[in-house]
Amino acid sequence: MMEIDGLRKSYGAKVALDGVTFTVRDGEMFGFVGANGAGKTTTMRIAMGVLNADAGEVRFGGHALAFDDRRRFGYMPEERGLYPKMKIGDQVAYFGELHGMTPAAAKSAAASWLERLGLSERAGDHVQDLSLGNQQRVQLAVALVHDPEVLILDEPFSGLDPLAVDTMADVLAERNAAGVPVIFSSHQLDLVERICDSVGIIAAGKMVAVGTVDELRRREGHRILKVEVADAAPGWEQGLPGRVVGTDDDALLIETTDDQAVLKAAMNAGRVGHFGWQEPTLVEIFREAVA
Ligand SMILES: Nc1ncnc2c1ncn2[C@@H]1O[C@H](COP(=O)(O)OP(=O)(O)OP(=O)(O)O)[C@@H](O)[C@H]1O
Repeated sequence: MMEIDGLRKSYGAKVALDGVTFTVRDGEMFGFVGANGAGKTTTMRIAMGVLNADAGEVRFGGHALAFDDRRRFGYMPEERGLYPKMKIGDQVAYFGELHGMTPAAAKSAAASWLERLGLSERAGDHVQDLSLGNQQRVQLAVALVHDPEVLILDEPFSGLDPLAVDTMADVLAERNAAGVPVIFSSHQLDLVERICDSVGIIAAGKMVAVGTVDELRRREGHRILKVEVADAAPGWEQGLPGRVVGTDDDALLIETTDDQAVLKAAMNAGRVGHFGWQEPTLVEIFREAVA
């Protein structure tokens, strides 16, 4: 389990983190989202131990993060960190050795990850000769080669084509199923909603929401009903306790807290073809949380 507890960090006068707290359990996929400059990279660098916090603590398995823990973490930094002129097979194996693997074990793990990520035929190519998406796959192989106990990935999905996104998501889910906590940042909220167990939303250095997507949905203040009434006279919705915020095909989207009053009015107006709460998407939850 990774515990991020009360992190504070300033760069000169700029406050980047202002008390960031969240927990990622073993086998949990945690999506870390926030606007540009909200503090995701700073948090992940501190969690990885490559940047010191001004205050607060990161705990791993119940103890304060120690230097040695970093060897058991897999990290994909935002700025990436590959050697452009090194062959990718050698490079992945080299990073395995840096994490304490024997040369033979590192070579074998590198070959198997390159195979898994569809890059085995490119093992002899230099990083600089690969497309950006393939470089990103190599970066993932580097993060995974030493069979890490934690994965911390800064925007691992950015710039990937849909098939590469699926491969990346499958690999992360496999590691998750093996009990590895995975923390990744992303601006692709539909993807985060689809694959994450829980989500943390950060705005201006503060966590403004943390929980499962369902928990965040329940917490959301404005609830929208989708109501379709066949053959209703125009204007039937006037005088309802709530506000019409849009339409969806023939249905009205009504923001309200009194679903029973809306249901009664709808039944009086005609045949109710559809009546139910509209589930907000993560994009809507995000907009609400950072507003
Ligand atoms: N080395 C630095 N020196 C000064 N300010 C910095 C430095 N690194 C980050 N910042 C500032 O700290 C804040 C948080 O930045 P950070 O990179 O953590 O955000 P982010 O959420 O990862 O953004 P993005 O989504 O754009 O990657 C921003 O205002 C940024 O400008």
